[in-house]
Amino acid sequence: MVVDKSSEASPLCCALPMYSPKYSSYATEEDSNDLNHTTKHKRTNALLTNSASAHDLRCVEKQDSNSPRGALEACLTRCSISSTSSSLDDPPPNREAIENADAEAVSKNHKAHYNWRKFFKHWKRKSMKRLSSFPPLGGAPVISRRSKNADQRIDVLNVHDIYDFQSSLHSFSISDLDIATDNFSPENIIGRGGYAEVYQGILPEGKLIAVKRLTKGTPDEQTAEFLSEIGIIAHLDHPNTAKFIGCCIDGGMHLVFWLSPLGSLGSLLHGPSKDKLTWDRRYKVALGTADGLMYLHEGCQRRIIHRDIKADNILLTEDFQPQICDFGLAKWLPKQLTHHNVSKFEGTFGYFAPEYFMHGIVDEKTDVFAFGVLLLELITGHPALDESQQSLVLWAKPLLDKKDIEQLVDPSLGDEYNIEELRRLTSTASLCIEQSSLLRPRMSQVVELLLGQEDVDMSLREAKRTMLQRTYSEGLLDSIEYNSTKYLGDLDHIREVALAS
Ligand SMILES: Nc1ncnc2c1ncn2[C@@H]1O[C@H](COP(=O)(O)OP(=O)(O)OP(=O)(O)O)[C@@H](O)[C@H]1O
Repeated sequence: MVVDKSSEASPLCCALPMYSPKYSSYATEEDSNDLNHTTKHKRTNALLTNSASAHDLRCVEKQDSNSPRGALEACLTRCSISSTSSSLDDPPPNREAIENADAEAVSKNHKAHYNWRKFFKHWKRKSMKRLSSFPPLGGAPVISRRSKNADQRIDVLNVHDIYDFQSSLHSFSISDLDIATDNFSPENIIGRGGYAEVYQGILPEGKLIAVKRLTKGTPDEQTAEFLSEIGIIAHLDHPNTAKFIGCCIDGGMHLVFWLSPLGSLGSLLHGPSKDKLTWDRRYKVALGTADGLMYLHEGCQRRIIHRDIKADNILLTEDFQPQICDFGLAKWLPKQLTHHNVSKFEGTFGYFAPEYFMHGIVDEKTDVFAFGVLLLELITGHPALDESQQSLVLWAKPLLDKKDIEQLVDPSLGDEYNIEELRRLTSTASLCIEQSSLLRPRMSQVVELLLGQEDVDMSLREAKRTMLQRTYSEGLLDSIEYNSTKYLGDLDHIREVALAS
C-alpha cells in the first residue's frame, strides 16, 4: 500500500481530493421530537442510492475528507499499513468471505471495520481515565517512510501516536455512566434527536452532565455519527459551543457534555417557559450564537460548517449564554474550496438555504441563512415551520421588506423590547436570508451588524445595489431571479418527495 504523501498526516488534518457527487433523489424522512419540546424536527436524507445502509454511508463518506470521519478513517487506513507488526491481536479480515462480492468495495469496507475495531479495542485496553485521544489540529504527526525495502515495512502514524497527545478529555466506562444516569433511567432523558437520546446525569463530585447515547441506526451508522461529531467537537473551545468532556465506547457510543441546565433554545422558545426569554436574553442569545458561529467559520484552524443551525441545537446555560451543539452533520471546508457539494440531503426543514436544496451546496453562507431564520424565531417566537408547515421566512419577508418590523415582534413580549436592538436584529435577519448567498453577510459582519456597525450594513446594501444593476444590465442572475415563490415551490417539492418515500 502506498502512503499518500500529498495528504496531511493528522487524523483530523487530512486534505484529500474532494468527492462531490450530485444528489439525485430524496428518500427518507424521520420525525423526531425533542422532549424539551414542541419544535418538530425533521431530518431528511436524500440518498445516492435507495437505502441509507452503513455501507452507503461509508462509501460516500470514506472518500469525503471534509467529513471528520472520512479524515479519521484515512488516517487509520494508514495505520493498518503497519498492522502486521502491531501488538493488537485482532484477526485480519476473512478474505474468503469477500471473493464473490465486489472485491474492492468489500475489502475497503472490511478494512474500515478492522481499523475501527482495532482503534476502539486499543482505546479500551489503555484503560486510561484521562483520554488523550486526538491530536490538536495544528500539531500533525508526520508520516514517515522508514524503508523502501522488499518487505515494504512503512513506519506510519500508529494508533499509539493518537494517544500521545495531551488532552483534558475523559474516557468514561459504562459503569461510570450507569451510575451517573441511574442506569439510563427514562426519567433522566432530557432530549431526543434524530440519532440519539440525551440523558442528564451527575458525576460523583456533584457536577451535572448530559450523556448523548447514539441509539438510532445500525452500529455502523452510529459509529459514523459518533466519529463525525467527535472529530469536530474534540477541537472546539469557545464559550458559545457545547462543552464536550469525554466519551464512552462501552455498550454503544456515548458522548458526554457538561449539562446546559436550561436545555435547548427551541424547547424554551416554543414551550411553556417562554416567558423566561425576555428581550434582553433573546438579544444575548442572538449575539452569542453569532459569536459561536463566527468562531466555527473564521476562528478555527479549519473552516467548520455546522449545517444544522436551529433553535433545538442551541443550548442555554443558566445565565442564558447560548452554546451551539450537535455537530453530527458538520463539515470541514478546506481553504482552497469555495463550497462543498453534498450527496445526502440532511438538515432541518425551515432552515435550508435555497442553494442547498437546489444544488446541494454547503458553505458558510448556508449556515448564515439558517442563522437568519434563527434570528426570526427569536424576534417573532414562531417556529421555522409551524404545524401547518408554513415557512417563517416566507411569512416574515414581506414585513421585513416593508420595514414593518414591529408587526414581527413576538406578542408575548408586549412592549418589552428595545426598538434599536429590534432594528439591528431585523435588518441582520433580512440580510442573512437573502436568496443569493453572495448578498448574505459573513458571520464576522453579522456580529458587527448586531452590534450596530452601520458601515457593514451600508457596504452590504451597496453590494446588493451593484449586483442588482448588473443583473438588469447583463440579464437576470439565477440567484436573484430565484424568488420567494420558487423557494416555496422547491421546499414543497422536497417535502412531498421526502414524505412520499
Ligand atoms: N449538554 C446538553 N445539556 C442539556 N441538554 C442537552 C445537551 N445536549 C443535548 N441536549 C438536549 O438533547 C437534544 C438532542 O441533542 P442533539 O441535538 O445533540 O441530538 P441529535 O440526535 O444529534 O439531534 P439531531 O436530530 O438534531 O441531529 C437537544 O435539542 C437538547 O434539548
